[in-house]
Amino acid sequence: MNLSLDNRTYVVMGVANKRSIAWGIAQALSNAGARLIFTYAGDRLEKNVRQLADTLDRDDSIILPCDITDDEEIEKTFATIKEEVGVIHGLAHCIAFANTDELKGEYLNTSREGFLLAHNISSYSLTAVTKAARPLMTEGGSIVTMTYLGGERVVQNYNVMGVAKASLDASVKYLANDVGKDGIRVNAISAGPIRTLAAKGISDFNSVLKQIEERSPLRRTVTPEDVGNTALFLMSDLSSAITGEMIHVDSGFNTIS
Ligand SMILES: COc1ccc(Cn2cnc3cc4c(cc32)CCCC4)cc1C
Repeated sequence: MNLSLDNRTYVVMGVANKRSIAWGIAQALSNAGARLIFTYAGDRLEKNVRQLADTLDRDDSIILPCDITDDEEIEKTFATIKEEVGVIHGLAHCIAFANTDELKGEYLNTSREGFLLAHNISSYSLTAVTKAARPLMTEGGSIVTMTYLGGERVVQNYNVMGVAKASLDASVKYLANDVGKDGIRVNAISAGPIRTLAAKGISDFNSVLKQIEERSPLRRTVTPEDVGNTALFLMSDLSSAITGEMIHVDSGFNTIS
């Protein structure tokens, strides 16, 4: 039992650029010996993802488009993955979206459209990709998604993203229950706020980061590498009896009031 991922293949969904959490996860899995399949949404990202994948010290990465709001595209993408590699050993789901103009002010001003959009992309997509990946995970495996404290308790401004993350967190437990019999584990990493492209549109994100630096037990913000280390643990056999779980990778911030 160790952290090696030699001879294993993982799908990493959500790399946008070198600051992406998904890229921190990809680097950790690749350094542990994994072969990676990257999916991205939107043609403009393909170049970024290809350039990043080329920096890994292996040349067998696969890069595919996948708009996770389109069930047919998900089916097509996983049919291609099945053709290319046959078996996968896990999946990292690092996808979320909401209208950033609804990530400020009062939650009750959330529009029906904004609510459905945030839940469709940030929560239902995990269920959809788990359903598509399950048939390819014939040797068992591990699915990891990204969540945030705002789904467990009120974090000012996180608003509809928090409600979507609460839905994602519950989905992790129900999915874990469904696929556990296939030897597939499903867990969430609750990361502290990280300055990524997603966070660009967040008003006053600096004060969110400053709070972590000044008040978290470890007195420091979290990096994509920190998240990658925990993702490697969750993808490896060292977490063999952990499923339906959430691990906070947040410098301990969730433990203080
Ligand atoms: C305290 O508020 C916050 C604390 C952390 C964050 C960072 N963050 C965590 N999950 C996110 C999902 C999205 C965005 C930012 C996200 C932006 C694009 C949509 C998806 C955002 C806010 C608002």
